[in-house]
Amino acid sequence: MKKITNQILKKVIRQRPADSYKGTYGRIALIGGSQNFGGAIIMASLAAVYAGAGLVTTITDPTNQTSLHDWLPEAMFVDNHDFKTAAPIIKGANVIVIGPGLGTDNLALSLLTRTFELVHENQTLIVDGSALTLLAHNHLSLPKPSLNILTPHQMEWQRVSGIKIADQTPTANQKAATALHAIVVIKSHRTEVYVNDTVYQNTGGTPAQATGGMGDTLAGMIGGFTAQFSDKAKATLAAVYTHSAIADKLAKKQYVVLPHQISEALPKFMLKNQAEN
Ligand SMILES: NC(=O)C1=CN([C@@H]2O[C@H](COP(=O)(O)OP(=O)(O)OC[C@H]3O[C@@H](n4cnc5c(N)ncnc54)[C@H](OP(=O)(O)O)[C@@H]3O)[C@@H](O)[C@H]2O)[C@@H](O)CC1
Ligand SMILES: Nc1ncnc2c1ncn2[C@@H]1O[C@H](COP(=O)(O)OP(=O)(O)O)[C@@H](O)[C@H]1O
Ligand SMILES: [Mg+2]
Repeated sequence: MKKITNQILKKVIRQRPADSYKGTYGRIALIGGSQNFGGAIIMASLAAVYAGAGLVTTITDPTNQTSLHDWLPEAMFVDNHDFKTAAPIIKGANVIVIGPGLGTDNLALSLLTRTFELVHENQTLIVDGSALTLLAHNHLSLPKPSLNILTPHQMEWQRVSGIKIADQTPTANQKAATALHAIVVIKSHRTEVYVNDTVYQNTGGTPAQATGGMGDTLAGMIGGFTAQFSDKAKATLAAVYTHSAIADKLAKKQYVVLPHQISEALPKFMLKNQAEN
């Protein structure tokens, strides 16, 4: 098992070239946020924008539009009932994040299956939250052309892999991750990332992070990092490390760390830890 340390940051976060523009840093579509779980997709979208994604569109229930724009005027909005408008956004994205607050009703299942049908090569698909539960309960297959990144907590991983939490050893997890042909980020107090034959373990993280929305934020960050940085596996490792490193720093001065505070700290953290050209 390899450790994820601060060494990953400068391998991934680069100084921005002067002649770049928003298109250089990727288009992300984030799909989720039912009427009850709007906060989840707002937190994921916030993380994607603050991590530096060039263009972000949030496909969500219309009841979330005002709150989304209150938090994040940078994000574009598409009504999740209007798949005719959503489809070209999904097809045109470099990265798709699906699942934070998506819920598990029929509309959620339809959004998931139609998104799986649309995704193509050169896209990164991040499957989180309710999308993992739907994937497991409906025995769906992951799309083949895209690079797929799964971000389950331990119960979601139990649902997807069939491995009970007590039996989630690196050997068992690796076998299941390999069978899925996906990068798998198994979240816990010491998150593990499964990439091909290698298991990585994060070295940071604090119980001050144990707040609803913390994983939604990580999903958006992985989206923002993979949209901008070319090595998608390393970008995932850097996002996992950054998420906990910011939390550890904030936790020195506060008892709990709120998910949106991690997002708000991202621009300064990334500037401080970038590799200079
Ligand atoms: N503000 C918002 O809009 C928010 C919206 N959210 C959205 O809600 C949706 C549902 O996601 P979810 O994770 O809340 O529920 P679910 O998938 O049923 O898992 C919980 C079950 O698993 C168990 N469990 C065991 N180990 C565990 C572990 N390590 N980590 C976590 N759970 C663990 C746990 O056991 P228990 O705590 O009961 O002992 C319980 O039985 C999803 O779309 C998400 O994005 C949330 O992000 C919150 C903020
Ligand atoms: N005790 C802890 N130590 C370190 N990290 C934690 C701890 N508790 C939770 N986290 C982190 O918080 C996130 C929780 O993700 P998840 O359960 O999907 O939250 P949500 O769905 O509510 O956004 C993960 O990144 C996990 O690593
Ligand atoms: Mg979650």
